Amino acid sequence: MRPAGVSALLEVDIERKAWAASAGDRLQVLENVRFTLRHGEVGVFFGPSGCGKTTMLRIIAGLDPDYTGRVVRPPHARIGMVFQEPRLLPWRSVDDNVRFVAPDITEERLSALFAILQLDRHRTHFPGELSLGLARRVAIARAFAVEPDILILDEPLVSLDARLSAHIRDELAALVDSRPVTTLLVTHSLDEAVRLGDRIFLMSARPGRIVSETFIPKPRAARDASDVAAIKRRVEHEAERQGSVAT
Ligand SMILES: Nc1ncnc2c1ncn2[C@@H]1O[C@H](COP(=O)(O)OP(=O)(O)OP(=O)(O)O)[C@@H](O)[C@H]1O
Repeated sequence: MRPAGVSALLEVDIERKAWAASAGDRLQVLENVRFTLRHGEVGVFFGPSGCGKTTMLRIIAGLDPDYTGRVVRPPHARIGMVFQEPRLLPWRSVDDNVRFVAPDITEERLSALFAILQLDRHRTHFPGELSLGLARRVAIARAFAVEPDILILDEPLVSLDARLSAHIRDELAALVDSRPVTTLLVTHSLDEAVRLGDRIFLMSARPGRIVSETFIPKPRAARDASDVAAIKRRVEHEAERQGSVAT
């Protein structure tokens, strides 16, 4: 287990990120995005469409080095990612999609993952045979299979119906609580944010920056409906105050 201390922190300080736009212009996307997550904390990012959330996640994952600032990940951190599109290998079964990224995974651990995500009956199926909800679960299984130190979830429940998304949200909470992993979650659902997050970061319109941070001290599993409603009101109030509308 990683000892507590500075090395377990994820420290993000993105001073500037711009994309090349048409006619040689630069589109300023992120500005002074600064935050820290401790080992095992779930940070949720909530902000208007186009404010740079996916761009930020890609920088934090190390997929985009073209920015000004610095991201300090725990040394040798393994990263698991789930995108809006499940991005499975179509010619491999569910089982093999997961084994492909985690060849050393034990059968016991794989079975446990599939059990939590209710994929047991689908292990031999191919991605083309899966509904979007099932494909998302496989993508989540794959991200957890690598035993990540940092888990990056970019709207993993978007465009699922409310019941299914609530179900997978609870599965995600169970996975995160079964093995602490520093998690960054982007969502447009405030409900998802307050049920899953330890810290909720509100972002401004582009260029995205963090305008407020709400810490939720009560553990996820202990939050009841009235806690969730109260935290939602707090975040909504803060969003109104900051003029940050997450749509
Ligand atoms: N590869 C790229 N080249 C040029 N511009 C880009 C590129 N990727 C993203 N952008 C632009 O950067 C801005 C931020 O995009 P990004 O996807 O990071 O926002 P987002 O907050 O994740 O949006 P959403 O909530 O709608 O998913 C958008 O205006 C987008 O068009």
